[in-house]
Amino acid sequence: MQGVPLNGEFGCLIEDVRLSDLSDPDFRQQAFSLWQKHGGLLALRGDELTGLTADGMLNWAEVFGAIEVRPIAGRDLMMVDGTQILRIGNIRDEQGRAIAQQSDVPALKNDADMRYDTTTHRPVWHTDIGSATPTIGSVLHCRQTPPSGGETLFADAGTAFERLDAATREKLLGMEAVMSQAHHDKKISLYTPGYPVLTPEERAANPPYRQPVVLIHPETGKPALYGLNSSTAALVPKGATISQEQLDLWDLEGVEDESVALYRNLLPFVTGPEFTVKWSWSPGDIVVWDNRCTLHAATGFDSDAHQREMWRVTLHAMENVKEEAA
Ligand SMILES: O=C(O)CCC(=O)C(=O)O
Ligand SMILES: [Fe+2]
Repeated sequence: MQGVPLNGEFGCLIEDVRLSDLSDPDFRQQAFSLWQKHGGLLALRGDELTGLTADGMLNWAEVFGAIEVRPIAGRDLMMVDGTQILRIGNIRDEQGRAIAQQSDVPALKNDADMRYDTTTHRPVWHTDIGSATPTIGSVLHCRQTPPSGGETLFADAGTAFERLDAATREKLLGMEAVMSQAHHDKKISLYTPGYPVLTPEERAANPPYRQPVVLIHPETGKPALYGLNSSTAALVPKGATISQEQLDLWDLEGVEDESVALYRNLLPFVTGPEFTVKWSWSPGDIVVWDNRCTLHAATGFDSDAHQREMWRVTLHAMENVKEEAA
């Protein structure tokens, strides 16, 4: 099976996929290999894929890892037919209730805006974490898409790490990222009026957690610039402490230290054109990404004029995060 490369070695598209391919063992195995070989980004396209069912999608997602079964609090209406498929988008039911999760991110004006901007904190480049345990990845399937906007951006955190100079690589191997849900929310709230920032109680219940800045992929053995995304509150030497005050202020209020400088250099680097793919959706498309070696970001669209509906399956939390280079 031959895929169409999306940006050099990063990302691979399989075209003319039929629904029956998705349950074919050979196809599944080859798709998995292409996914791994191309930096953890695989897209499938084919006319028949608009007919994908919830069961079909769950069955396909199992190629890449076990499916996350934790219920998501308060999202019952947003799950497809009581399954573990989360609806994303701006759609509503007959009673006008939101039945999909929607975040207000700006539309991309031009491709140069894919690169992380350290002033606006856009786009919101992230991995789907949610807790101290990173997830393997996610599977996203397009049901409806606006005529423009609503793309998803992907960055190759593995190759980006490889391209850093040896001294920087060495330094990063000795560091860890302090991350917090509060930090991610605070960044989004900068441009989403009314975005629910965590209450002091919720904050206390979701304390900052630590991840290696460089994650060694447990299956490919390849290191990736992992601890670097919208939840990152600070980069510190492994085991170093960080004060609550520093956590609160970092990056957003003009603090300047070495850790800030690293973050400000690295995230725009990883999200530059050399390492990124912009996926413009067609109905039926399925994209699978690996959270351990890619970053991604959603872009906005005219949500007053158009509808977007995506289905997402989250793959199970990974185990045994290795912190040292093999
Ligand atoms: O809607 C999208 O384009 C991506 C949303 C996202 O970040 C996710 O599903 O994890
Ligand atoms: Fe995401």
